[in-house]
Amino acid sequence: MPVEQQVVARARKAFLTGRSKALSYRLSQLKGLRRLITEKQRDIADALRKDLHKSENATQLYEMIGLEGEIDLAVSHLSEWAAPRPVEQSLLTVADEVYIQPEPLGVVLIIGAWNYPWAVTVQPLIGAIAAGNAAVIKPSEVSSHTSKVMEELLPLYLDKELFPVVTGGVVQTQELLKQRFDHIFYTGNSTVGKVVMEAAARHLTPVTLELGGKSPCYIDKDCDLSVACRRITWGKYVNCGQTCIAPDYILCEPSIQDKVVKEIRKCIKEFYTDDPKTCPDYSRIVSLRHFRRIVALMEGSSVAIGGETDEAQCYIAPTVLTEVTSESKVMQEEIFGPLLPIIPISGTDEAIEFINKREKPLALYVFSSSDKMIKRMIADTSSGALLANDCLVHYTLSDLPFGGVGSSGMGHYHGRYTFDQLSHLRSCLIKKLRMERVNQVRYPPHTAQKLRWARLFLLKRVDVGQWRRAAQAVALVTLAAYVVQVRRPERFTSILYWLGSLVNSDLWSPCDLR
Ligand SMILES: NC(=O)c1ccc[n+]([C@@H]2O[C@H](COP(=O)([O-])OP(=O)(O)OC[C@H]3O[C@@H](n4cnc5c(N)ncnc54)[C@H](O)[C@@H]3O)[C@@H](O)[C@H]2O)c1
Ligand SMILES: CCCCCCCCCC=O
Repeated sequence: MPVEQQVVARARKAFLTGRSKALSYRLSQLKGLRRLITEKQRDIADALRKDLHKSENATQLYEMIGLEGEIDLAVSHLSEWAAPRPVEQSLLTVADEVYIQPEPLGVVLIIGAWNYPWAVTVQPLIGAIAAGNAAVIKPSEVSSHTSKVMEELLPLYLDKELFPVVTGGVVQTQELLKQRFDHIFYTGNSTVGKVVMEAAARHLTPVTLELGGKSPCYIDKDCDLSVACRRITWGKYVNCGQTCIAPDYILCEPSIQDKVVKEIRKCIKEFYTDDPKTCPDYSRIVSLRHFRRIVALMEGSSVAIGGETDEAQCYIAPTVLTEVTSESKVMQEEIFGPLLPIIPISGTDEAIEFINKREKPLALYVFSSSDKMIKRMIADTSSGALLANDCLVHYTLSDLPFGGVGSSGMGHYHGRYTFDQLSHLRSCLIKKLRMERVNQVRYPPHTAQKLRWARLFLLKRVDVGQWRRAAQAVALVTLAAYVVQVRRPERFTSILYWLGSLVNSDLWSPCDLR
């Protein structure tokens, strides 16, 4: 039996013991993960330096702080997320208990990418643990040092039967994909995304696909260009452009292009010095294959800034390309590297048309001082996320669902969204066997009169929680009135009057049968 099959079988067996379901167990695993991040910072940072030339501070800023925040959020909200969720009811079910019970899906497969390997592999894991699942973790073989560190460290802090790590490349991933999972959470490119989805279909396994694509960045001429270019320079060149939500290309009017180039040049110097190659904050391309792919994308465009390369170090300087058209090589695929093409357009209308002609992006960036223009972009385009006047930071908010649409992916995560994505939201309705007369309206023989009642019973929506609160309030006031009647009978009439006004208040409107 292949080792991957054995690992999955062990994870399922461990899941079936039921131990991952107890909230106390989930919390202990989440706290273990939190300890790993704190205690093994050095090993994590060393591996990422070897994989991508990331500095220790960058590793903290771009990967670890986010994970800490997500773990803390899950720990503090777990009992609320996992609790039954009451719902609005109809009159037909008003006497029943009706709620949504989140339950674990089972065994989840998490396939990570290499560019922010801890963030994109461990963040789904946090949700998988919080939701009570087992998870098989497959880090990317491309960030090989990090993959090794994950393989060594995760079992020291987590239940190794429930959360095993499988390392290896395409062969191992494909063997894993033959197994039956209850959910597959994949982060990576869309070509492999299709392979994953096809494999999942064989078992009818649901998938979350966190993919990429070309995220446009429109700069309106009505905006503070120096601030805009600073934020764009940061968003583009961090991690050497190897960021799923990096602005892929700029759209702007020809009248502001020179100023944009000038401002970006200034910011590159400010962030990475005159010689980015020697700057500890400037990363490297992850592999020779990607290096050659990115270098080839420059062909046919003019280099306005940068363009220097060093194959021995997989170094590509922060680069801006001009004289770029839709047909240019650099516009045929996601760049995922430090090249920033500028495409001239005549204004907002053309920018919207340009964006809408292409696949729906993971992120869409708009820089403008006009709220109206920003709202128009939101209304007239579609993307996984839209961020106005900044880059990347939407990723840091756990309350915003993170994910793509169309070819940039399906499903979303972060914060409670990860918990819900990796849970089954089970509908529960618990009736008593009494009050059978109410049900006559739905039993044959069907008559016009029954239909009239059915209409009322089915269509009248009732917030049972509100009813309960109102009933509690009435009970409290009644008790108070009773006490007052005994002790201060002269105030009894005014309390009764107040009680009456409460009963006639809006609280009762949802169930008003008139
Ligand atoms: N949406 C997001 O959150 C997000 C985050 C990071 C990266 N990305 C996207 O990921 C892409 C870059 O990552 P990548 O795809 O180069 O990463 P990658 O090459 O590491 O592949 C991702 C995973 O797929 C597996 N894999 C690769 N080829 C396979 C095959 N033929 N069959 C089965 N499994 C296979 C790998 O083992 C790896 O674990 C970019 O498009 C980027 O935008 C998206
Ligand atoms: C402080 C800003 C953090 C941004 C992190 C971006 C991570 C993107 C993951 C996908 O590639």
